Amino acid sequence: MTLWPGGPWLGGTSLETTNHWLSPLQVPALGLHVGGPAMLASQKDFNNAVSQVKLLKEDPGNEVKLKLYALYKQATEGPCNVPKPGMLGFINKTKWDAWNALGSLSKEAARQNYVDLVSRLSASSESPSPEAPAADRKQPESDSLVVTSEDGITTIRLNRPAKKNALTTQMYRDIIAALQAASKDESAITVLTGSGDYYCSGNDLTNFTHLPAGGLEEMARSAAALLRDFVNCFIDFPKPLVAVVNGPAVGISVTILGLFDVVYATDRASFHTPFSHLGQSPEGCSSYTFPKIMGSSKAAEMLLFGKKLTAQEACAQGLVTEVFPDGTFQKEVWARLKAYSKLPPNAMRISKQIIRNREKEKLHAVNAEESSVLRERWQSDECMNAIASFLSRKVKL
Ligand SMILES: CCCCCCCCCCC/C=C/C(=O)SCCNC(=O)CCNC(=O)[C@H](O)C(C)(C)COP(=O)(O)OP(=O)(O)OC[C@H]1O[C@@H](n2cnc3c(N)ncnc32)[C@H](O)[C@@H]1OP(=O)(O)O
Repeated sequence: MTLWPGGPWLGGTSLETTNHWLSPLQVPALGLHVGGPAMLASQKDFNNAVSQVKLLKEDPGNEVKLKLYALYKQATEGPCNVPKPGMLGFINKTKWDAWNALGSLSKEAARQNYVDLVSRLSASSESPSPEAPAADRKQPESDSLVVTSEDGITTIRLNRPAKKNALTTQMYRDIIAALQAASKDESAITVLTGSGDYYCSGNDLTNFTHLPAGGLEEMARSAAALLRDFVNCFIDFPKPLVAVVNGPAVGISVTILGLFDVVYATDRASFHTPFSHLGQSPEGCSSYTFPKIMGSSKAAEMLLFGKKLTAQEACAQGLVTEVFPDGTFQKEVWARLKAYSKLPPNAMRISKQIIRNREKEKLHAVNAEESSVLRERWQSDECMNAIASFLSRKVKL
């Protein structure tokens, strides 16, 4: 059975509009133009903006695409005039909600807002990416990632606690940018951690509901390319990289731990890689690093059977460096990291190079292979059905 063309996925419904897809979002954040007609864009400006969207060099992310979708519908059809989709059509419901949230905004004002938004997107996709020092650091596109630098430590914090810090497409991109900036900034150490009770629940499974114009094959291709770039940044990261695992970790947030230099975990953390349950296969170089770290049979139990490890078990297997009582976790770990960050940074970089460099070529090859296998997996019925089950709330890990 193939779920993509129907059911909860985008495509093949009356709400579909080419190039305007979705993601949950609060449209009031739009800052909509409701001003007088003298300022408003012409139909020609609007048509140009519609063409311009297709030429954007960078994917603007799902939230922006949803804004574009809603404004496009409002500009071309006026206020939302179709029945609200049922609960199962959650993607169409999200789109419907965004359109409906525009209320009675006039077609002309929607047209203007669309043109303004496209013009901002075009400007930002054309500006060169700054190689900024820490103080001028380009902030992530989304609030779901917070990057700070203090006491010689750059901290990249996953900040989506209501969704257990699940990684959206934009967050992958923002983490790539944050790692690239951190590799050049003044800090000695870089830390990845999470906000709230979870470290990270892995890939946001709704990432796979955003079918682009090229369909499932194109979605799998672009997801594999993003995954490969994302993991490459961890392989190549030149400074000490520390994971401060503040709670349970799932999926890709676990697999990439093999590419960190040090992993500190609260005793509340757990480590879960349920790839078979999801019809998927390992990534983050874990098919190579896990057997090396813990031996092939322990790795197989995690990666094939999805065995969840406690923090203590993960420490005993060598995946975690040290476990701390939850009550003192933050205090103890940050005190330790502050002390380490005072060590000579060049010595730490060079030592890391010696430890890691001879493995790099191998890790890049493993990453390429894992990404390409996943590209196929994401198009399989096993995977689609597993994701659909989670999204329809039938299954939780
Ligand atoms: C086209 C481009 C696409 C690009 C994509 C890039 C691709 C790279 C992908 C690399 C491969 C990665 C693989 C993985 O990471 S596999 C692991 C995936 N993760 C999961 O399967 C976890 C799913 N979540 C759960 O099972 C439970 O939520 C969990 C056990 C984590 C927590 O349960 P709990 O009961 O404590 O909390 P809730 O379920 O109520 O969660 C709160 C809300 O958060 C939402 N949530 C949590 N995790 C995810 C997730 N991974 N994806 C989406 N949403 C998630 C959950 O639905 C709740 O939302 P609501 O409050 O709205 O109900």
